[in-house]
Amino acid sequence: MGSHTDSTHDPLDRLPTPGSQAGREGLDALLARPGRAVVALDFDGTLAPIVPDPDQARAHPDAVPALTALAPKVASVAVITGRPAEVAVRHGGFADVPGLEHLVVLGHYGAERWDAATGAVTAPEPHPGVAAVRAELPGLLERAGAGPGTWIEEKGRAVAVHTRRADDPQAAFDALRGPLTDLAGRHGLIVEPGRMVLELRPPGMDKGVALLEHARETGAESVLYAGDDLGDLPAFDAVNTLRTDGTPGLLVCSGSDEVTELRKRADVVVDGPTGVVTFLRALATRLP
Ligand SMILES: O=P(O)(O)OC[C@H]1O[C@H](O[C@H]2O[C@H](CO)[C@@H](O)[C@H](O)[C@H]2O)[C@H](O)[C@@H](O)[C@@H]1O
Repeated sequence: MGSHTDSTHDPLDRLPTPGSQAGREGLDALLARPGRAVVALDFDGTLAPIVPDPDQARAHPDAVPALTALAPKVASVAVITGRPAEVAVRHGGFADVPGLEHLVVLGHYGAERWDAATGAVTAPEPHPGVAAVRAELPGLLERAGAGPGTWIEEKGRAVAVHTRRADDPQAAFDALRGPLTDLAGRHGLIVEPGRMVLELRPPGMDKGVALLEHARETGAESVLYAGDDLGDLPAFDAVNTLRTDGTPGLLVCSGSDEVTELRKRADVVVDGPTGVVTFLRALATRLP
């Protein structure tokens, strides 16, 4: 689909023109009635640049200023992430920010919810399969011959195996995908593949379900979703469902060389988190 850039505004505040009719309708609806619009954003790779150590990931320096400019003008801004909600809030610098008093962070693909208004996290009971997988995982990685650059991220309600720091990250990812899928299945979990990461997590929730629930709850009349990774595809599907049902939507891809699936389906493709925050700032500038 793709997009081209509107040259009628200040270069810093240019809004790209969506490459599809549905996307143009989504952006038009958002601009016409921002007070009924939901803006939902992924965290890693979308608001935060990808780095080798997840613990070192931070929101782009312009992300919070852009969200602060945008949030008071729309119905809701939500971050929908695979991270635990509390981790995304901390790494994003989202707590106690004037202008973000109504920010919502939906963590663990929507299983957890943090509200800026209360600072509280709500979450379901832990899935028992996670503890079982946690116990078996080191032995499985050893038997699979995983090298020292392959490591386990402890996420509380899930565990993730990262290969970005392996000698050959893609080969390590490919070699582990089958064994990890078997392990997850034996304990009632699913594997969520991402950018050089295979996460073993409970089924039953994804970013699409989370986005549809949030859109319904807020009475959204238009929805924008921006993401970069495979875990964002259900949210892209959700926007398409909303469009079919009469709620306009806009799909934004935070472009990278690692993942191409979203690029093909997006109405607007921007250059990673820098492009996303530039887009959000332009959007805020255009809104009354
Ligand atoms: O839904 P997201 O907000 O995109 O979170 C998905 C995963 O993000 C994290 O991993 C990714 O970012 C890391 C830091 O930049 C990077 O090192 C890693 O290669 C990426 O896959 C996070 O660590 C995972 O737990 C999330 O599932």
